[in-house]
Amino acid sequence: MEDAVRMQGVTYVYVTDREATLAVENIDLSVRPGEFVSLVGPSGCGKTTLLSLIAGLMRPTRGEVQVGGKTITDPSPRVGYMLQQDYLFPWKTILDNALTGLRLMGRLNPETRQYTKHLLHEMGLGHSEDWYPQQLSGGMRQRAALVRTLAAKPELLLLDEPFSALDYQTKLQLEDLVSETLKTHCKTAILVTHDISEAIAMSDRIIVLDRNPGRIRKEIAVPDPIRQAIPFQAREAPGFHELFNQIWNELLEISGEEAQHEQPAET
Ligand SMILES: Nc1ncnc2c1ncn2[C@@H]1O[C@H](COP(=O)(O)OP(=O)(O)OP(=O)(O)O)[C@@H](O)[C@H]1O
Repeated sequence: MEDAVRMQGVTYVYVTDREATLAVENIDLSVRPGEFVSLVGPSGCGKTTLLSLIAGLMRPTRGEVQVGGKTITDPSPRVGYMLQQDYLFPWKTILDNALTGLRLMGRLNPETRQYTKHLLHEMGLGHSEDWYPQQLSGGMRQRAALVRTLAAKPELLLLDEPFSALDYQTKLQLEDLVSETLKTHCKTAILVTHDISEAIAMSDRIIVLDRNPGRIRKEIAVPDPIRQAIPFQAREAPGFHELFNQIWNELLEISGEEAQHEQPAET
């Protein structure tokens, strides 16, 4: 079967008037259809850069990014992108907000409208489709943003810290909801998060990235007992704490190695 995402030898350099920053270097990454992969690593290791490359918002300096076997050179409706901020328009109702992407793509018709309403219902927002964003809680707003993203039926969902601005209880509830929704709709997803527990609870596989430049340091398959549980219960599954410690130690090692490099040479 075709990979849902395939990155081969991907390097990206940000170039400004004053400097060039090598953000990620020589990334080889394949994601299978239906797989949920998380990217973790220290701040600045290139997680968002990788998502932007997969979303086609930027083109690699070297290498190639494919989604569903096709090279990505521009943003594509096949890829949905969900961010920490919901970017809902305050003057539009929740239903209108959820239809925004479809309208922009010229794909709004009775069938896609019905599907969007179905998604709102599935996300527990059926009764609030005529409300305005300011009448909604943070968790409800994020659910509306998720509906907007899913309404276009993307093959792939990119999630850039979508739960990090929410309170803890809402975050846990949304993790379960998103996980269940993605499974129901058989979506492939890539999540960027600083929360190790969240990465383990939601993923099939975790990629730990090094910094300066961003490179893949380790790929960890999440064991079945954790994968098969819903995210909330996964935290109690056998092996969860060992995996947490393994990733935590990996991140500590990265900071330790960086500190060593930064130490002044002895005279
Ligand atoms: N627009 C830009 N111009 C120049 N350099 C950039 C730009 N965006 C990111 N960078 C640099 O590229 C590197 C990777 O940044 P990126 O935002 O992808 O990391 P990240 O892992 O997502 O960070 P964080 O966890 O803090 O969100 C960093 O060194 C950053 O300073």
